[in-house]
Amino acid sequence: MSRQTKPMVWSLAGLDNSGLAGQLADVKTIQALGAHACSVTTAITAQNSQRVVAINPSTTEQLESQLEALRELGEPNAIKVGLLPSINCLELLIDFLEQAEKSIPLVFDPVIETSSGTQLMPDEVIEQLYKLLPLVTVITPNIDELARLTGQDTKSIEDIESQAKTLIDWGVGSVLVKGGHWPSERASDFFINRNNKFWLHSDRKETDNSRGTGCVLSSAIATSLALNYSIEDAVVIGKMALNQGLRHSYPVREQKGPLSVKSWPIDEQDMPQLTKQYSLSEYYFPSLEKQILGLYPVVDSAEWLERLLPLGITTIQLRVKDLKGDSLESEIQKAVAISRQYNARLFINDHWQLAIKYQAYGVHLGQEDLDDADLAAISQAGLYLGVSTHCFYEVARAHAIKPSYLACGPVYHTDSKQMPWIPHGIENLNYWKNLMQSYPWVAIGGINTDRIADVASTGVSGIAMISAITKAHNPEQTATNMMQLIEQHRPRV
Ligand SMILES: Cc1ncc(COP(=O)(O)OP(=O)(O)O)c(N)n1
Ligand SMILES: Cc1nc(C(=O)O)sc1CCOP(=O)(O)O
Ligand SMILES: [Mg+2]
Repeated sequence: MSRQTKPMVWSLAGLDNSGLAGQLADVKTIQALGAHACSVTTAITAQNSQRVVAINPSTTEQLESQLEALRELGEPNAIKVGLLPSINCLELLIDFLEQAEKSIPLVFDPVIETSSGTQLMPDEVIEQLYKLLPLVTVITPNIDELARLTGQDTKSIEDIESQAKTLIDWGVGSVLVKGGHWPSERASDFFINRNNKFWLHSDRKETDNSRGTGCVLSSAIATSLALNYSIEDAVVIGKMALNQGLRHSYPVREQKGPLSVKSWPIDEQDMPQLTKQYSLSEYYFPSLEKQILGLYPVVDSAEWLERLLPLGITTIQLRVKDLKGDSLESEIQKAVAISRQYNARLFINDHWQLAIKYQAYGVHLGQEDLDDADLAAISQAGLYLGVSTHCFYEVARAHAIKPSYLACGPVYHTDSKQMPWIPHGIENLNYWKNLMQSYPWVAIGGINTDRIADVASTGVSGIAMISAITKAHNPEQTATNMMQLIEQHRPRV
């Protein structure tokens, strides 16, 4: 018997007895994503795909007893809140949250109306919602709900951004505005909190069976928070679960049916594209296709290229952090000349303008570098592009750019760069490589002679490292051994 404990997620929501939306959709989603679902049923709604027959709010006694029973099980790791059908229900929830021992991540899907137009949340509750907002980790209104909550018309992209900001000013932690009903080519959602704002874009899925989309999204976000993902990662995972659910949606008795989330995200087609502005620019970076990058030393001077390229290394990065002006430029110019002599792929780290000027093979950029880089200029100059990623948010951002390769790090602990990330290990490296299969992957962080066989066995295209080569007693011998180990252990296709 497995002793593994699963995080616990509560769905505090209305029961839709046709199983299309509401609490049943929440429970199925939470379970599919690997948490344990508990329920506090706020109302029993009698409905089917055509109409709402009745909404029966739970009594105060029914709500209190459900909360009491669950409280005895221990506080949840996250709560998804859906339909709040009465003031009593709202107040009991607020009391519970205020008395909780620790702050509980709370995702609020403010279901005001059904898609057929029946009002579910009474006006008096909507008017009192301001009391709940400061306790909300993330709220997920659609455009109509955003307009109703802020009391403003939502007519433009600027309106979406400014009204979402209003909710932040009212005390909500983060806002994700669902753009599913917005008349645009893609389904684009807007995220904002006090530190960040971005858009998540996905192609629209052709299906009539889209009942319960908001329930799936919000409960997937709650589950990701319960699994300790950051809020930015949780909304990306939520959108992936939604896209997967839409792909597996099905009709019920030939009528509009529900989404169906089967598992943790495992398919690249569900990954949204993340942009800082609403528009999604198309870039064309050259493809590495079947070229294997192999051992990929990351070095800080052109002199290292002179030492390493004669060994047969085909990919190398110049990562200069301590030079500026003429000395930086001349280092890059020298490195490009040496790489040409050996016909090697030279990526320049950070300094994309000089990489373009001297026509290096490619550029490597981290996520912060992406804020300032002119990607159109790099792409027009025909340079290859590699982008660092560490989490779902960063992979979704890189996916919007479609670089020539994605880097995954740190695979192991590294002393060469301070970062807030827990090392991925081989298991997560495999996950990323299998998830985003259309990209070549480069592994980086703490890789050395003892670990390189395990990394090579994952089938990544490139294996990047700094210290294992540059701090080795005999760098040339170490690099030669590592190239042999990669050759022995990489999977044959
Ligand atoms: C192959 C490879 N992967 C990751 C990095 C790190 O890039 P970045 O996040 O921009 O950090 P700095 O290297 O600039 O400190 C890399 N350079 N190469
Ligand atoms: C520069 C860098 N970027 C990383 C990332 O995870 O993005 S790890 C890293 C340092 C790699 O050095 P070493 O091989 O000495 O561990
Ligand atoms: Mg950088």
